[in-house]
Order: sequence, then C-alpha cells, then structure tokens
Amino acid sequence: MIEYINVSKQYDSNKAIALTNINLRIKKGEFVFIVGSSGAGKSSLIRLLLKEEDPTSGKLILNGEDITHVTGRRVPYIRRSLGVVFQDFRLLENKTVFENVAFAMEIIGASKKQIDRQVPQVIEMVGLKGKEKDYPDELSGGEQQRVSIARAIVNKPTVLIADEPTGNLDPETAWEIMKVIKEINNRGTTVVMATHAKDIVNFMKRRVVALEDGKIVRDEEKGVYGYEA
Ligand SMILES: Nc1ncnc2c1ncn2[C@@H]1O[C@H](COP(=O)(O)OP(=O)(O)OP(=O)(O)O)[C@@H](O)[C@H]1O
Repeated sequence: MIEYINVSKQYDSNKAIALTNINLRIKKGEFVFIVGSSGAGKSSLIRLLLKEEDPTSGKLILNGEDITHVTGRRVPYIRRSLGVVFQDFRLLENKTVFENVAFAMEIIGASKKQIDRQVPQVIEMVGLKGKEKDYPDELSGGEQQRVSIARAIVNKPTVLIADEPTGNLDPETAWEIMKVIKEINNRGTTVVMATHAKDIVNFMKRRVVALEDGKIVRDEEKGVYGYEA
C-alpha cells in the first residue's frame, strides 16, 4: 500500500543527498518504526509521502496510486488517506478539544451530523471523554497529543504517520500514547512512526527500518532500536 521504489531526494543541487535509492514496501495494517540518528532522513521519508516534497528520482506509490508527481489539486485528496501526528501537537489554541477534532472534518466538507457522530467516538477512543470543552492550554502534554491523534484519525485514514510523537513527553506519558497508537493499529490502520524512543522500539517488537545517511541500513520484522542514543 506504500511503496518507495528507488527513491532519492536532494533538496538542493549543491547540498548533500537526503535520501538515496530507498526501496521500501509497507503493507496494509503494518506497524513500522523508522529509526536513525538526527539527519538520517526520517522526516524526509515522511515529507515525501505527505507530498510536502517531490522525490528527485524514483517512484512513490500510495494505495495503488502513483503519487511521485501529482498536481496541487490532487494533494488534499491524497492527504485524506494519511493521518499525521507531530512531536509538537500543532493544535489550534483558540479551539476546544471538540472543535480541534471537528475542524479536520469540516475541512473535507463533512456534515454537522457526521461530525456530531464521529468526533465524540474518537475523543472517547483516545481517552479524552469529558474534556471536549477544554482548550489546549488547559491540557497536559499527553492529553494534547491525544487530541492530535483524535484529529489525525477522525477521517478514517488508511495510514497514521507519526513523526516523533512521544518526543515531548515524559516516559510514562509516552507509553500511554503508544497504547493509543497500538490500538489504532490493532483496528487495521497502518502505522509509520519515526522515533528516537529506544525503549519503546525495543519493547514493541515491530518492524524496524533504520536509516543512516539517507540509506536504509536495516529492515527487520521484529526489530530493535540498535543505537545507543
Ligand atoms: N528543507 C530542507 N532543505 C534542505 N535540506 C534539508 C531540508 N530538510 C532536510 N534537509 C537535509 O536532509 C537530510 C535529512 O534530514 P531529515 O530531516 O530528513 O533527517 P531526520 O532523520 O528526520 O532528522 P531528525 O531526527 O533530526 O528529525 C539532512 O542532511 C538535512 O540537513
């Protein structure tokens, strides 16, 4: 469902190559950790999938569609099948928990009826029932990340992409967030998670793809973090 075929990315012709000949196939329902030191290319790999950047060469397939080069108008439709969670939550501070999640549905033109049905469901799923009317600044970091996860999954994406989702959280809260992400994966959503969280990767025993200097140096079915940091 996600396929990188010989993908390379160079941001600037006089700069180093961020990704070199990436061949990676991720099946529906898989849980994949992307690991590697800072600058190894994890975020670049994700940005290509989100169509924030085009590959310099190679081919990128998502759900059977060639998305290597797509025109601007098609990009929002591609993004609908991708839910994204970032390290820094990126919530709208002037909107409540409910409104933050509802906004993701409003953007794609969902009806009020659909919103009123789906938003409470995902808010409950991420464990925030009772917090619907709270604003982000009234929530803990872990709770804010739960809101951002609810927002990412409310439109039922086929893939959840998480770029360092536990990076701003203490270890205990990080585990709580991982439980939520794991549950989303158990319900059938593919998860691609870039992370430096060694303990989490080692405990989960999921597929691990390791990048170094823009190249895949390891791809293991039940992998470990494999670095000391
Ligand atoms: N917008 C950009 N313009 C130019 N070069 C970039 C850009 N984004 C990333 N790079 C370069 O591409 C390489 C890979 O960076 P990338 O951000 O993908 O690494 P990363 O593994 O996600 O790192 P981190 O763990 O710090 O987030 C680095 O050499 C970086 O300097």
